[in-house]
Amino acid sequence: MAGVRKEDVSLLYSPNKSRNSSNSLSATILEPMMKMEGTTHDKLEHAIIDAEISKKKAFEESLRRWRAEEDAMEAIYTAEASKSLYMEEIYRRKEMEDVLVRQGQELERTKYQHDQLLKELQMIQDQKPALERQISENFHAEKELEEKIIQAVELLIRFKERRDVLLIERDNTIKRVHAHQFRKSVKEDASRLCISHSFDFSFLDIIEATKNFDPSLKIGEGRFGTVYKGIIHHTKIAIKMLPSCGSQSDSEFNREAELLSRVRHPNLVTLMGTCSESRSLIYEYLGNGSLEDHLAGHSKSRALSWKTRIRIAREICSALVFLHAELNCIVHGNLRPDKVLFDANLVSKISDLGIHLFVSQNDCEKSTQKLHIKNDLETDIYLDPELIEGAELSPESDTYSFGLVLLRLLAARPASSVHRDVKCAVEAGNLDSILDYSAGNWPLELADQLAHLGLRCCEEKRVNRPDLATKVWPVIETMKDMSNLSGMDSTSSCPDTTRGQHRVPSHFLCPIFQEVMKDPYIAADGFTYEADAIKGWLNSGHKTSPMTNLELEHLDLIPNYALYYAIQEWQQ
Ligand SMILES: Nc1ncnc2c1ncn2[C@@H]1O[C@H](COP(=O)(O)OP(=O)(O)OP(=O)(O)O)[C@@H](O)[C@H]1O
Repeated sequence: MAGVRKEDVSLLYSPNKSRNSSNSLSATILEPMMKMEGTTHDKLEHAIIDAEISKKKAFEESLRRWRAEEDAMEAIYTAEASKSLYMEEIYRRKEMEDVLVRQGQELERTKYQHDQLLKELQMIQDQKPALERQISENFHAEKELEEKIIQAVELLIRFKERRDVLLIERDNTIKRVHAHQFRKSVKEDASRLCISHSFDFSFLDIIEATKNFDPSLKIGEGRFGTVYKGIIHHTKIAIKMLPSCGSQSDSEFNREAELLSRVRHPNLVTLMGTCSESRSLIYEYLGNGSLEDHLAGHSKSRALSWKTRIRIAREICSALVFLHAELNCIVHGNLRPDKVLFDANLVSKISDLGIHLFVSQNDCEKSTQKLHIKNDLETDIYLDPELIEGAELSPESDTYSFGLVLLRLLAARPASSVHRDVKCAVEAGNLDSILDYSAGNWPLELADQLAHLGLRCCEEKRVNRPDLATKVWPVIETMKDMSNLSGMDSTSSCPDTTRGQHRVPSHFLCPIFQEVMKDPYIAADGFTYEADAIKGWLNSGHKTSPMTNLELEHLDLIPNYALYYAIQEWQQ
């Protein structure tokens, strides 16, 4: 492109510019030529055209050259781009080479590890037979150990069984010792409370006391005789006239009476004396009805509350444990709710103790026929089934009767069905459906305990019945404590010994008249009596205490003002 300027190329491509330049060219070159040489117009034009063509050719040449230069430039650019691509390619290749080197190293490492693993595998394979030998040895050792463990467990079980037997034996021994101690202490406690001699009354005394057997004084008639109430030496008494057809000799009668008069307990009706002439037994009088009267609703007073019932259960149990104490124990043999009588303070006492000692079965049958008294099936329900089958009377016979009494205290059911009904209710888990709610709202835990205790006592077989002293008494004691702790009491039942709305404190009652004292006097024995009662006692020639039967130190009586005012205040 040397010699061709860009302006010239642009002139050729701009028509206006070229026309102007051709105009200037005609003015500057052609006109002087026409003037000077005088050549024709056509020749000039041809020359101009040739010049124009030459110029055009020169221009096209310049254009080609310019284009070639452009192409060269483009080629240079392309070459440079290629170079940069090439450089990038080299860089990438280098990177790839690095990666390849690294992968090669990795491969080397993996190969090395693989070789190592192969070596280890080889070693393990070499050790395999030894390990298999060891496993089999261990397996046998394990078997042996298992057998030894089984033997040891069996030995342990045998030892445990032996230990349990020994524990039971130890417990039984402890219980026997406790029972013995308990019975001894019960006996001692009870004996301390009681006098040990009874009176021997004459037949005249009996006639006088019963106003010659006034029918209005007759309380009732049982299989073993007729019972009258009366007053002897200003003391209310109940006289049981035994069958006159009895086969017992006077000495036998007196011996049995002497024996029974020594049996004293706060929850046994006291045998105060006897009359051998008329074969009668004189008991303390209990005028507050029997447990049967209260349970059957025959009593005028309100129903017994559940708390009172638990106390009664405890009192009866206490008397039975006392009776059964010692080897030649006394068995009641005829315990039923109508044999449990109440004193003025609603303290329960078992009556008719040892009556079978006075009357033989023959005498009884004769008496029953004579008195036209039929054996009541309802009362026989309380009899020990083994006794009915001919076994001897035993303490377990009383346990059976006591169990039924417990069930009667709990459930409003007749004696004939109470055992079956309570058992069904306990098994069905609906004991509350048969509870006697006239006793108030029984705490279910206590009711449940009482039901179970009653049912256990009523087991058919004697061997299955619990021992009263060691098994029953502790449960009843706990129940008593629970009932004392319990804030709940019957809502329907009021205190049992009531006069109007108030309980009569026991020390307000005269021990002789069993009535609230109007004029209390203290005697030399320390007891307070109603003036008339104690004066009558002393005036009739007695020099002994009506309570203890011991000789009084003096016969003076001192008014008990403190008690008098207390009674006055209570009455108001
Ligand atoms: N010490 C007593 N004080 C008050 N009442 C008594 C006393 N002893 C017995 N009775 C009452 O005398 C009645 C006759 O009692 P008894 O024991 O002779 O016969 P039973 O209990 O009816 O039947 P059985 O003796 O034939 O089993 C009964 O109502 C009884 O409550």
